[in-house]
Amino acid sequence: MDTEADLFYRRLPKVELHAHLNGSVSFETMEKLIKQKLHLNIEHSMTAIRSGQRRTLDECFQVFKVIHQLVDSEEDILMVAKDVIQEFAADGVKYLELRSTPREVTETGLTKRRYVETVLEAIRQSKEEEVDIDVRFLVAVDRRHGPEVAMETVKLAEEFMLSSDGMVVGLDLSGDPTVGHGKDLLCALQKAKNCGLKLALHLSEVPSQKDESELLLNLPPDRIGHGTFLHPEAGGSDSLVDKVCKQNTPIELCLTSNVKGQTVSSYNKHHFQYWYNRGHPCVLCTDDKGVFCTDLSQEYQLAASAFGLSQESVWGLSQQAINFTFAPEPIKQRLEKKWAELRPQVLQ
Ligand SMILES: CNc1ncnc2c1ncn2[C@@H]1O[C@H](COP(=O)(O)O)[C@@H](O)[C@H]1O
Repeated sequence: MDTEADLFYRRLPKVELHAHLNGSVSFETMEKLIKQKLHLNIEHSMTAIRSGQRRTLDECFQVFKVIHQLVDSEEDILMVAKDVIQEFAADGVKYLELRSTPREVTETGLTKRRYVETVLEAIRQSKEEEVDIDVRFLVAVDRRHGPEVAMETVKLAEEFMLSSDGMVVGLDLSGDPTVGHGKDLLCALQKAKNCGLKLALHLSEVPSQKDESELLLNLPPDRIGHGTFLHPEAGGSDSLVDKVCKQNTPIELCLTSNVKGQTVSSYNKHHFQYWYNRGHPCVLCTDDKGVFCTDLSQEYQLAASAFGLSQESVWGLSQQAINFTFAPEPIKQRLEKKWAELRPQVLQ
């Protein structure tokens, strides 16, 4: 049973800004997929990293390959996206920016365009079914696929930004950080920015990305994913920190993901503390709630316990995230109103 403290985090209205669709697939949804595709011989241990387990980042990326085998058709994507949206809503997330990499699968007839359309259909259906959450979509560029694919993806994202009634709001740059260099993707990212897509870029997720981060920070991005190795204590530099601070770029921080993926040695050594203590815009996120077996309530609870945050500070953290969304102003105002209404019930 949930304790009083657990209930506080679950009741806390939350904003999720860094959630990869295929990394967010829950145990229950995975069960359905595994049963439908028994011939693949996939077990749960291959799609999730349980409590107490650790993997290298490289092993995490192997997990995504397994999940992609299970999620390979329009029907799968529709089910996965609807389930993920429903689960975030059940966890008290009021606004969600989901991100995913459009994929084509010849065997099932899936195209990148249908991929995006299907995610948007899932968002639409969830809205029709009155799931209590506002969902937007970021089209993801997998750095592994190089500059040409990146440019194609930007064009697709732009098209949907113009035709999706505000559902597609931006572009994510993600994928294995040890593969490729951001300089090759600069042109595509610049184009995305010029056409009005907001940029959420994974930066300095591993120590070797210092030069890349210097370069990509000049765009500048609208939000930073992870930023684990930006600050000098982690092997980054003052110049990187100066840029991030001058631009006041919010950082999406994913504690469990970083600890389980072993880029951070323990919760209380997480760089959340560095940025939070500076008063820098920080937002707690799940990254891949399915793969890392977490949810956003748990991430808030872990941060509060590792860094001694009061319930009032936790409330402040969740509320300030509204400002870092890529949502238009009226949506932000609606969220502010919701937070004000819920405050007396949550902070007793
Ligand atoms: C752990 N830290 C991470 N760092 C970088 N990229 C990550 C990631 N976690 C997930 N992804 C990116 O998201 C894809 C899975 O979701 P989608 O198929 O796009 O929905 C992965 O293949 C990778 O490109």
